[in-house]
Amino acid sequence: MSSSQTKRPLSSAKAGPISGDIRVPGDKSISHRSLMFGGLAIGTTKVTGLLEGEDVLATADAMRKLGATVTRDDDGTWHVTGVGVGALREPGSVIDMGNAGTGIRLMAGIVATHPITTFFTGDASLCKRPMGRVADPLAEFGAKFITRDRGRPPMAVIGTDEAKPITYTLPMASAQVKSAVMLAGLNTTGTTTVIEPKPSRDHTERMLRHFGVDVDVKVNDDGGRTVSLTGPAEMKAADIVVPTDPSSAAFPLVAALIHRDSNVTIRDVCLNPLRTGLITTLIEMGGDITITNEREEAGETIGDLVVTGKNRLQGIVVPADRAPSMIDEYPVLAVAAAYAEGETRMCDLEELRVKESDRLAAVAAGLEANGVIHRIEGDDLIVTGGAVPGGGMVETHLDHRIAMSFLVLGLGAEKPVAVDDANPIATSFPSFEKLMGDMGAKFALHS
Ligand SMILES: O=C(O)C1=C[C@@H](OP(=O)(O)O)[C@@H](O)[C@H](O)C1
Ligand SMILES: C=C(OP(=O)(O)O)C(=O)O
Repeated sequence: MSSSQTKRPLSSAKAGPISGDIRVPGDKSISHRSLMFGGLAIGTTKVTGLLEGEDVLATADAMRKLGATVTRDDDGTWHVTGVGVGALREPGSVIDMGNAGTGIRLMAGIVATHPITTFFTGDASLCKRPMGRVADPLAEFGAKFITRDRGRPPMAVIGTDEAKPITYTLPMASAQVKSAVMLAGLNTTGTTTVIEPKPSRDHTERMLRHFGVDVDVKVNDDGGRTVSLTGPAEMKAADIVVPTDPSSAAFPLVAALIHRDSNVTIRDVCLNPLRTGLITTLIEMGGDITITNEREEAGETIGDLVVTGKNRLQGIVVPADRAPSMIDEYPVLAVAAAYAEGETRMCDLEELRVKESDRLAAVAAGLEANGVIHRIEGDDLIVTGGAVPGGGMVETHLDHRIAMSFLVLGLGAEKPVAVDDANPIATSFPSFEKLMGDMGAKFALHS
């Protein structure tokens, strides 16, 4: 989103039950990858269910600037005609990735092993985020990076045409870093290997296979994974049906759990086991959530979520090793915890500090402003649940998940909860207000 856009303060007020049978928009991770991989493949890839949020639209523009043809039919079907691995053309202008960390980091991997120079920028949030985590391994392939402020965008990537394959052990659980390295490996002669000590979402591995790339995945003795592919790879166009986004489903899910008469069905949700940490956690907390209609589509597990608010949530300890499977869901889990009985401890949230905002600080500030008892111990967040006073104004810091989480908090609070800017919601869930409003949520522009 544009950082210069006027802020749009919005508040939410105590609502009755949340009820409906809904589809949230397409999965953001899968949407980004379908455009990138379609643009690298030979032939035309048809994508249905694409998330038409600002982050993904920035990726569509980026792939166009690199030579792919990306079009949209009136019915929302997208077509991507690729140029083939190795054949991207040098963009004639700066690529603006907006608010999208996934966009800029995966794109950096793709261009790093093409003999072109690419300039990336983004909004005020993206320009604070660390790129060294991708620049360091990509430099080992032979690419060069110019960044500002010790690794922040704007960032120039000077790609190499003599890429050397690497073996890289991830210093943190990150699907973005893993993917950037794998994507650089596509146009590198030889075998590129990524060792991840803790498994992170594997959409890249699954979708590369769908496009005909031989990706080898081994589960290591310590539970981590070793992922490798051999380049130069040839990718063949392959149609994609994007499942709906579990990270967006999280908001109606938690909203339903905080009112005892709520009853919501959320359709066609991506249930990749490396994305379902929040569902596991909410069920452990006593939430009445049932998965129905489970099936496989285009290499991903999909199903419907049926949730009611009949059970009061109970505080639990959320283990550190679950973090990668629910990394974007902690802000809204903190909201669920605010309504639970007792204490919820969320362990090892260090990675939250480098998202669209410092989410640990932003969540703590939002809870504080609304009278929710909480504390931070090291990288753990501990929330004590009960009645939520509300009445506070929450700073969103250009972070969609902070905005949506605190609007959900307001649905059960004694006094309305306001967020200073609802615009960032358009990055991942443009229909959030309408969809939640149709189910009974109460939002109002805040003056
Ligand atoms: O690969 C992806 O699509 C994503 C990976 C995660 O980031 P990290 O790799 O930084 O954990 C997640 O937070 C982001 O929303 C999407
Ligand atoms: C962290 C997120 O996205 P990204 O890193 O792509 O900006 C998110 O959507 O919560």
